[in-house]
Amino acid sequence: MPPLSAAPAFRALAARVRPVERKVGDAVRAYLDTLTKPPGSLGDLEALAVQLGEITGRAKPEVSPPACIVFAADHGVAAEGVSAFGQDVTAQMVANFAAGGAAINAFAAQINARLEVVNVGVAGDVEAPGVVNARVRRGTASMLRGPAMSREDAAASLNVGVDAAERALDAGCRCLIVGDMGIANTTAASAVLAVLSGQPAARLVGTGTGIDQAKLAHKISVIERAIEARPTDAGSPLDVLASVGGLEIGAMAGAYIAGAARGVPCVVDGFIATVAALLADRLCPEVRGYLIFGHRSAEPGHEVALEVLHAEPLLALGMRLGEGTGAALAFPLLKAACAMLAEMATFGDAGVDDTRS
Ligand SMILES: O=C(O)c1ccc[n+]([C@@H]2O[C@H](COP(=O)([O-])O)[C@@H](O)[C@H]2O)c1
Ligand SMILES: Cc1cc2nc[nH]c2cc1C
Repeated sequence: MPPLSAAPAFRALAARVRPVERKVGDAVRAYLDTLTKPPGSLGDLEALAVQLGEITGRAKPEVSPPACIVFAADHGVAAEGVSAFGQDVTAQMVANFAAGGAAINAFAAQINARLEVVNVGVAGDVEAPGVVNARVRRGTASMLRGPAMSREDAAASLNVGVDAAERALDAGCRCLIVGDMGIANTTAASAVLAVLSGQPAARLVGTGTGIDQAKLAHKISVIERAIEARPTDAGSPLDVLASVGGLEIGAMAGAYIAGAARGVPCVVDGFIATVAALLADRLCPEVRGYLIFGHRSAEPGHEVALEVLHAEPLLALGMRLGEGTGAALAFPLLKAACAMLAEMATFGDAGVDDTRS
């Protein structure tokens, strides 16, 4: 069965993702060496400028205004006692996002981002004005008892992400910052990563919101038993998402693919976001060139997911919050890379000797 047979429209979108423009990247690289600085002296910011050139196809890329999109959903596996918090916190935090009180509200405001919160699968009732209701179902089922969701629901979650990304891009946003909120989603993300990477759960699983060592051992065992009970073909990402994944994980993957299809940079947040990025990469490998990794999460599986994607994040702040916060904090570096290309003088312009010649 082809991986996306449940979603022909989505497959058409994925087929529209073009390889990033390496030639524009080469031109940016050459131009950087004409600017008034020793060659390479702006370090990783130079590599970032090259990547932004490749993604946007422009020698003078622009990334403002950015969009922050937070996808919220619940996980049936929360009932197995794998998180430090109860499932109700997902709906409560959605209300907090709507009221402007969460970390992502503060960080999105700092970068003048368009912030949208999307309910893709919160279990409880969400009474929060401004939250987009795109609920596919009220949370997933516990992966320990059966598949987390059907293939159709998994495909629907991808489409929720596509629609949200397209709303942001239609509103004029030039960069996507995608985040997650979902109690127990480190369990789902670890399980997806275990299947996709072939690594043992014990190497990937961490304490998430802050569980103790006994709960950590139980969390590992839950994931191992779920994977053992339902062996899933790692070559079929939609099946992996349906078997052990989550609705917000699917939505994030869909958003990355939609962003790539429209030629905009997508800034990836922490562990859950990177697992969603890996799913997007497996669904549509051209997406990888459009992904910029914002920060290194404290969750141990993040390291593995980054290795698999050959990714090096911009920041390492020991954060493990989610919501898109690490990606939002990295955004000013994208702006700085653009400003470097747009505003710096060349050796010729400024009359500074280029002693290399
Ligand atoms: O993004 C990360 O790296 C990250 C690491 C640990 C926890 N989180 C957030 O914490 C919640 C999941 O943690 P848990 O312990 O309930 O699985 C969920 O709302 C995530 O956004 C996020
Ligand atoms: C309070 C709280 C806020 C969060 N934001 C993202 N995940 C979260 C988990 C908890 C528990």
